[in-house]
Amino acid sequence: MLIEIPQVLNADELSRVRGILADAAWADGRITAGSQSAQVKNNWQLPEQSSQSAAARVILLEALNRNALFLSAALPKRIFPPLFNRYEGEHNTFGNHIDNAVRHCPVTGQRVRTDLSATIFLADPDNYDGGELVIEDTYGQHAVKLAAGDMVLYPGSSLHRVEPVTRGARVASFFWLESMVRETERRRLLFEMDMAILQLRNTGGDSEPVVNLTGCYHNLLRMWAEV
Ligand SMILES: O=C(O)CCC(=O)C(=O)O
Ligand SMILES: [Fe+2]
Repeated sequence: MLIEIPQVLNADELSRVRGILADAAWADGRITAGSQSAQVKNNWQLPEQSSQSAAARVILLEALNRNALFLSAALPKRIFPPLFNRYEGEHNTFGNHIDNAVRHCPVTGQRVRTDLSATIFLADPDNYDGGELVIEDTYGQHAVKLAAGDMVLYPGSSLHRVEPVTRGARVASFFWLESMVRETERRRLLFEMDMAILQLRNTGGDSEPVVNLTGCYHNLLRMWAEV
């Protein structure tokens, strides 16, 4: 399931992140690629240990941790510290690949199983051409190009690519996360149930059936969650 989450970053956070990245020294994106994806990866990336990465990451993680839609859709257990990339000029594309299943996090020393992949768009889509994130799932291909501050979340098992940027620069943050609920279908069911309960609560308040349904949500989560 592909989920778009609008305005993960507010205007102030977006401008702070952009300010930090404006002075950054970008490196060849192949620094974090496996041998197979290195053959199709042709972008810029911020070294993960750089002070700019660390400063921008804090802003993103704070925004993610207060976003109810993100928390419900992802049910995060471990979030890999967000990375930053840039597609511009001759380094402007990333061909078809599937992300590595397990990533070692140098900051925490932990391993993260990449149940979900995420991109937070940081550049205004009017300022660049191309750069769609094309994600394949069982229903076909989806081209995603979102407003600055918006995010897309998709299963880590998906084949995906970034189309060549032919004008301007596409800047984004990308990361992976391990979910408390490993199976995509279970996670999707829980998300849909949570959203339906929210709608019922907003329209009719906490009636007895709504309380019971909320109990079912938590009991399913209790059955499936690995914490
Ligand atoms: O730039 C993006 O939106 C995705 C980057 C990506 O797929 C990756 O680094 O593995
Ligand atoms: Fe990827």
